[in-house]
Amino acid sequence: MEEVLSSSLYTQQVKKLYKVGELLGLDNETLETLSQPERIIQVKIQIRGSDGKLKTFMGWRSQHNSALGPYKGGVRYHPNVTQDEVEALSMIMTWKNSLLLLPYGGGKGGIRVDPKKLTKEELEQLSRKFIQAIYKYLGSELDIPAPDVNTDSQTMAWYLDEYIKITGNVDFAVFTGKPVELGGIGVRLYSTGLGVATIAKEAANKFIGGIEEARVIIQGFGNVGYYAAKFLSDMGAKIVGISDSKGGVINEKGIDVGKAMEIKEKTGSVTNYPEGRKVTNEELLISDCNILVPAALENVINKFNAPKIKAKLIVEGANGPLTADADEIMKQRGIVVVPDILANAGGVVGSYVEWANNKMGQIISDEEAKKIIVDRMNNAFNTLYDYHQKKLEDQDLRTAAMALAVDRVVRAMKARGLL
Ligand SMILES: NC(=O)C1=CN([C@@H]2O[C@H](COP(=O)(O)OP(=O)(O)OC[C@H]3O[C@@H](n4cnc5c(N)ncnc54)[C@H](O)[C@@H]3O)[C@@H](O)[C@H]2O)C=CC1
Ligand SMILES: O=C(O)CCC(=O)C(=O)O
Repeated sequence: MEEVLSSSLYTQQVKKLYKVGELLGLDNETLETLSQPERIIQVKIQIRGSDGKLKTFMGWRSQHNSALGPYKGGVRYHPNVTQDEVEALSMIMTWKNSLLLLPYGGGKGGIRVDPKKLTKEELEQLSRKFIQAIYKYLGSELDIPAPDVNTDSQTMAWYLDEYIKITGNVDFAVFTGKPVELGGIGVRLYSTGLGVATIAKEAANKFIGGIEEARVIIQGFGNVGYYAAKFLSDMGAKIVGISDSKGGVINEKGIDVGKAMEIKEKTGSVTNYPEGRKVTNEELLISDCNILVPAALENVINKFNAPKIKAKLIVEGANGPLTADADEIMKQRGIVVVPDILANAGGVVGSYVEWANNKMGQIISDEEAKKIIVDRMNNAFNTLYDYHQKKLEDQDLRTAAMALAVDRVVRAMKARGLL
């Protein structure tokens, strides 16, 4: 296990990049450039706790690549955030935005903090201080943050208010995932989960005979996991396993997603769901199902548990849930993996709709926004599927998706004279 933990998300991503680079015939100079973020901002954030004591946290914003447009990507609050992780996540954003043909480069931010240990007032202070520290590097044409793990529309509202106070620039498009009263769109809240379900349905049709009655296990019951479960359930799939950081529950007869959320809200965990058997997250991942959706954190499927996975299709709700070794094992075992840069891209597509709406001063209906997201996800899936079939059938879907994405970034860099 130590090997997995020491093999960081960044190392995993660089491995995947070099594999694709070889297929595309990219030289070492290009690959080295693509491995490094263009800018990484590290800040010390200090807040006065409600107990009167000074509390210190480290935060980062990594701006990986801007060849295709302003940096775009979320900010996470988590006790395990590191510079390395944020750099890797910003690289993933570059490929994701490129694959979905969005006018964005890739960025990501994070603060090393356990938000469960802070009061709401402390979280607000922390969020405002983060913006005070990095505002010079943000802008609706420069870098556009959004929610990620443990951040939400309230976090974006604090960010926006602080940004406007400091700069005097009343530009609501600097952040996405905002409350609707502040230029947000209702759909952004669930757009990542909607995208995961949309892609799972397409992939299920192509690879495992359809989504109806497919038995699905979802790790993580936050923004991505909950909405993915809800939409998959609406599509006729049977959710047989769910989990959160405290553990999970398996019920072969099917889990009522709405009831599970009520229980999580009331008791703090889905493990208190009354019907079914309690499992650890490790057991959950290797339990029997047709589709597995890891929607929590990275590197959870690695060379130790990959040989035991029972699903025939894995749809990556989280960023980087499979290590490079796990990818190889899945390929050998004939298990299809739909990569994060496609599967969870509904979030950033939703953000794009919000940003464009703010930029144009328009009001889009939820129905229109939803249609744009679903259509773009379906188009991206079909483009990838055809490209995989025609050009890279002997490779996995991630390699094909990254090949499309990296190629677009390299062509943009060449056109701009950056390579
Ligand atoms: N929020 C968004 O729009 C997007 C999020 N993502 C990715 O999806 C993943 C989840 O993000 P969100 O749902 O936004 O976060 P969240 O903070 O809303 O939920 C995270 C969930 O994972 C659970 N969790 C945490 N540690 C765990 C562990 N060790 N084992 C099992 N479960 C654990 C939490 O209890 C919670 O249910 C992350 O990888 C994130 O980067 C990707 C695209 C967009
Ligand atoms: O909505 C966004 O800008 C980015 C969401 C995100 O962080 C992700 O796709 O991983």
